[in-house]
Amino acid sequence: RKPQSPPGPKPHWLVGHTFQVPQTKAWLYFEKLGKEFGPIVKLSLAGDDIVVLNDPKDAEELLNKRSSNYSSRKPLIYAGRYLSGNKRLVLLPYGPTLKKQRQAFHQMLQPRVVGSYESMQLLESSKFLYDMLTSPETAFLNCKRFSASLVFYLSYGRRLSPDDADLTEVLSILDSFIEDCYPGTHLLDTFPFLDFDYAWFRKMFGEQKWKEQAREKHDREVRFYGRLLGEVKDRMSKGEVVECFAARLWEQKEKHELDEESMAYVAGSAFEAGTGTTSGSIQFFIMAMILYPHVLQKARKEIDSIVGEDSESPPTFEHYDQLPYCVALCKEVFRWIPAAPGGFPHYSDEDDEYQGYEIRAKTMVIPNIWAMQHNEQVFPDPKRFIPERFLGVDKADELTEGHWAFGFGRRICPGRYMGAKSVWIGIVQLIWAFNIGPDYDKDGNPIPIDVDAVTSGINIEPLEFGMRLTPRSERHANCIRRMWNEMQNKIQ
Ligand code: HEM
Repeated sequence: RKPQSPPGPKPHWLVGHTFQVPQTKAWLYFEKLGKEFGPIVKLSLAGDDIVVLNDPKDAEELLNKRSSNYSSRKPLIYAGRYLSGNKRLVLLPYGPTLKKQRQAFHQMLQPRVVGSYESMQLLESSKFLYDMLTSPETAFLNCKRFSASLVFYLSYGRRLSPDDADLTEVLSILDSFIEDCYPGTHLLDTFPFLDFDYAWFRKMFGEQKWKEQAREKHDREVRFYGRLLGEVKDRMSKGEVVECFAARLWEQKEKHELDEESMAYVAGSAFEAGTGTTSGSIQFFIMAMILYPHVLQKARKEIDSIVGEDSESPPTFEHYDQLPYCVALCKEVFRWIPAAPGGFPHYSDEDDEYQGYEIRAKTMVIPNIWAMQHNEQVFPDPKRFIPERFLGVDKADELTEGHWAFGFGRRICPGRYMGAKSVWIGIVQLIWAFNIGPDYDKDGNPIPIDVDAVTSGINIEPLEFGMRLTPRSERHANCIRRMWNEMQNKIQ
């Protein structure tokens, strides 16, 4: 039989489903369609074919097993070509440039080497606890600072400047980049003919406004990431041993065949892709602990039984194997509200046929991670936070297994081993050190938390909610102060 188009809602004759797909939390709409039409759903957005995969089996077949066809990204004219100069890893089409950039990433972030970042993770985690102790009112920002510092250290081999200037700049670059990628933000991604370059047009009207703006943003990014990369080179040329991503890139410049602008973007990509996802996961963890206090108690009991109830220091990576419940808890954080719930759209290169369905070349294939991780058959009672579901199963001790929060196939998150360990160390140390509870209104009632109140974008974070983090005891508070003092002495 001739392959059929996958099912989906009736499109508008002119604009397809453009106005049916909501601008925010599209993953919930896609999940609903999955329940109505079956796990594979087809939509059309302003001329683009979109296939949504709501079942992990289909995602694994297409994005993992047939990855040679499903590992590209839709070319974005504004964000990809003009803003990123076709050098930003996350937007690169499948091909030699992507392979070179991913290879550089792999070298720095494969499981064999991520162990060497543990001391840096412990350093930043002790600062994180200290910030939560001394500035609990900025808890959200503390999470962000923790994750940004980690990836910054990994990329550039030094701590973020204490005045937060680099952090402010990267967060602003990131916010603007995410907005520029969002479907519908730039008309020319829907109507590519708007990207023209006629001398007569320029002469009469000047450069198109959007093009000028994209180039300005590009220059700002190249200046910022280029400066950070250049600083590492300077330190190396003074004979300093610098252990970081940027240093490896300088050492292996010829091998990776990357020009300096690409190197600046590669190191910057780690910073960009690793910050919001790691901090979002920790913020969702705090939310879960407020809503499910018995989970916090159970995890703390496990930790106390291993490090000792009167311990003067929190658990570290050496306790990992003895804390299976805390490992399961961390995996449940990745499953319960994944930091990138709608996945990152893959893009097909050639026509394909799957289960009697036709998937044409240049189709955006969206792995709906949210629906996969809220499938009742795989995860009963999916809305509830239940770490026990990850106990006693295959690969229970691996943080990145048993869920799909890190994506698929050849585009799977290259920072997943490090990112998962950062989240784990951050949360087990918080559990050890703090009581985590809701905030209260003036009448003494706990302020309810809305789990659905999240930011929109490719990766999400909860909107700020009230919380109270108080040290478990004066002993714990003293220990946090002492640890950060000791760490500071080590750095100096
Ligand atoms: C809890 C933390 C993290 C989560 C949940 C997460 C999740 C994801 C997801 C879902 C994708 C898209 C995969 C796909 O297209 O199928 C992705 C891509 C990516 N991630 Fe992560 N990530 C995390 C941390 C990190 C860290 C720490 C780094 C870097 C140090 C990083 C670097 C990247 C890069 C560069 C990409 C783009 C890969 C490509 O397009 O080929 N991520 N991540």
